[in-house]
Amino acid sequence: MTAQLIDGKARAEAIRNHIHLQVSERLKQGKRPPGLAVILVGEDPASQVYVSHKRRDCEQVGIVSKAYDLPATTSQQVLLDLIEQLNQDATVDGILVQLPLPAGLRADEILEQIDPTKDVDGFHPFNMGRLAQRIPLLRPCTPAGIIDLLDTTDKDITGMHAVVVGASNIVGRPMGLELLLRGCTVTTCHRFTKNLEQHVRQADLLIVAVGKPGIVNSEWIKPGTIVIDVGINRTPEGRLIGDVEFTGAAARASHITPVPGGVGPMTRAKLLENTLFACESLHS
Ligand SMILES: Nc1nc2c(c(=O)[nH]1)N[C@@H](CN(C=O)c1ccc(C(=O)N[C@@H](CCC(=O)O)C(=O)O)cc1)CN2
Repeated sequence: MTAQLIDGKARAEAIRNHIHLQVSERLKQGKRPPGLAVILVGEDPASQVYVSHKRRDCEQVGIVSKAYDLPATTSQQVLLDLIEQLNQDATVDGILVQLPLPAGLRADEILEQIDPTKDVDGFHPFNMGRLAQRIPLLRPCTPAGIIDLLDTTDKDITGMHAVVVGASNIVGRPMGLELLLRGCTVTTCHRFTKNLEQHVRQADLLIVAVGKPGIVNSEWIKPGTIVIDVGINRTPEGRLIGDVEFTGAAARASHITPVPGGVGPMTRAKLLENTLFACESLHS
């Protein structure tokens, strides 16, 4: 391996320690703790793991986490009413609906019901629109975490050709907007992209967020490219792997994120940062 490893686990821990100090300072001043409501609908095993990690993170840093675990049969209206109740709750700074939602629920309408100042996932059209207009407020956590990780390297990404593979609302689209903000030339590849290899070969910075192991062949990666792997896939043996074949990519890249321990922990750290920001700057 020639690439430098970008250690998301270590950076996320540093962020959590910093947030813990900031929350302790608030409490010393007699202020209330930040509050995060986490809504989980159904019993998707991966979502259950992610939500339990988020709740544990909150506990570690002194954010009060309120759990709303609802059955998969929950109706659209019940969910909308719960969000409205949390919008009105002055002890709640952030509202998070774990995705994906069970079939039959309309995620767009549910996310739009969240008060934009409590939208700590940054998925509300208001927050996505602000990011698109270069005035970000609450930024989607995974792309914000990736920018943070890039800032820990010795590389200046201004002017780089960034190729984002995947155009989801959670990662690919806001990632493109974040990279534009940082002065990259951005190409977004998606399911209708005709020649993925040709685009990947041109990347100075490659971000892969599809959820399909091997979607990018490591031989396509130009020597010296920064590789950020957002994919989290479980092998039949139960091992976690990314979307990019790690050993081959690490032999070519200048910097690379591992899976696990790269982008995933940063998504959670940025959620805590957004919750503290909402509490301190949007609700005091
Ligand atoms: N409401 C949201 N739903 C979803 C989001 C999101 O940001 N908001 N993103 C993903 C899942 N996700 C957060 O919810 C997430 C996934 C993985 C990790 C993580 O820490 N991964 C670890 C490995 C964890 C494991 O052992 O399984 C790692 O990569 O090191 C954090 C957050 C979809 N839904």
